[in-house]
Amino acid sequence: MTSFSIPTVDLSPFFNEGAEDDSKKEAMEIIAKACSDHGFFQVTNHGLPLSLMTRALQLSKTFFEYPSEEKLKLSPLVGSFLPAGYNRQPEHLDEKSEEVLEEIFSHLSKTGLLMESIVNECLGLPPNLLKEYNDDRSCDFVVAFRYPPATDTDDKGISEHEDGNCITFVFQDEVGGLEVRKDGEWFPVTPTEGALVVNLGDVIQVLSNNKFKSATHRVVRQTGRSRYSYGFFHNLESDKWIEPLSHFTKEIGEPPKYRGFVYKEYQRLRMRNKTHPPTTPQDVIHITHFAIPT
Ligand SMILES: O=C(O)CCC(=O)C(=O)O
Ligand SMILES: [Fe+2]
Repeated sequence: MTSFSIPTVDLSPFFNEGAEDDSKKEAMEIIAKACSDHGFFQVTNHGLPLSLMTRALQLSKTFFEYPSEEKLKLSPLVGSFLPAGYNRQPEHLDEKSEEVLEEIFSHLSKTGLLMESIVNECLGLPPNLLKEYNDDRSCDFVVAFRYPPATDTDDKGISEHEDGNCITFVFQDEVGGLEVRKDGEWFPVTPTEGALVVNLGDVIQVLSNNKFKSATHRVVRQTGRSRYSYGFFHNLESDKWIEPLSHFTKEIGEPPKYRGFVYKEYQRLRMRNKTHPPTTPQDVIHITHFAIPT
């Protein structure tokens, strides 16, 4: 098996007004290459304090270890946009966990905007184009994940997929199991304390007319231990129209690789994949559903 590690980029120059342009340029080159190769990289000094990441993972472990009957009392809110999960916590955890989630959200929504502006620049788009296009942060969300240990017959955590949103951040505990596909092979994303894994989603792939890739990834459950992780989804408002930007089509004489669609139509199809799983993997709806045949 070939070895490959996703690149790690230090974001501190972007938080430091006086930073040399060279250090930003170097970081952007690595990010641009990762985005056009496979859509996956890691960042450090990203604005989310290590102490908060550690606290959040610990809190998640405590919560998920509660007996199911406790957790089941806390059913999802009716009509909630998200498909499932525990929307509320046991009372004595409630305040603490809400506070931690809010803190994570507040840090990562800033990092999301920063990353969006970096992607904007890496794509060579006019300044703030993505920010102005995607100007509603109310659709962003955080999810806490728990993956039980693999059994003899089942090690599936999350099967192979691409994220539908714009940009995803993940931080994971030391157990491991997140894998990325590159050139048809699966590579582990080795846990690095304090690092945030970044992957691009389908929205960026469509807007950039495939210049940047929506990362194909999965989670394989490990033996002996549960794995905990958090995901932050820098998302897009459901009514937004998505189509390849003219910068990557008309202006450079390239045909669009996707037809335009309203984001909620894609969200509905993706939700259907979950609620009515197709019997064969080929029938699962991916972004290719909107691809224009060549
Ligand atoms: O838990 C992880 O590491 C990744 C989760 C993921 O890929 C997703 O929710 O889309
Ligand atoms: Fe994902």
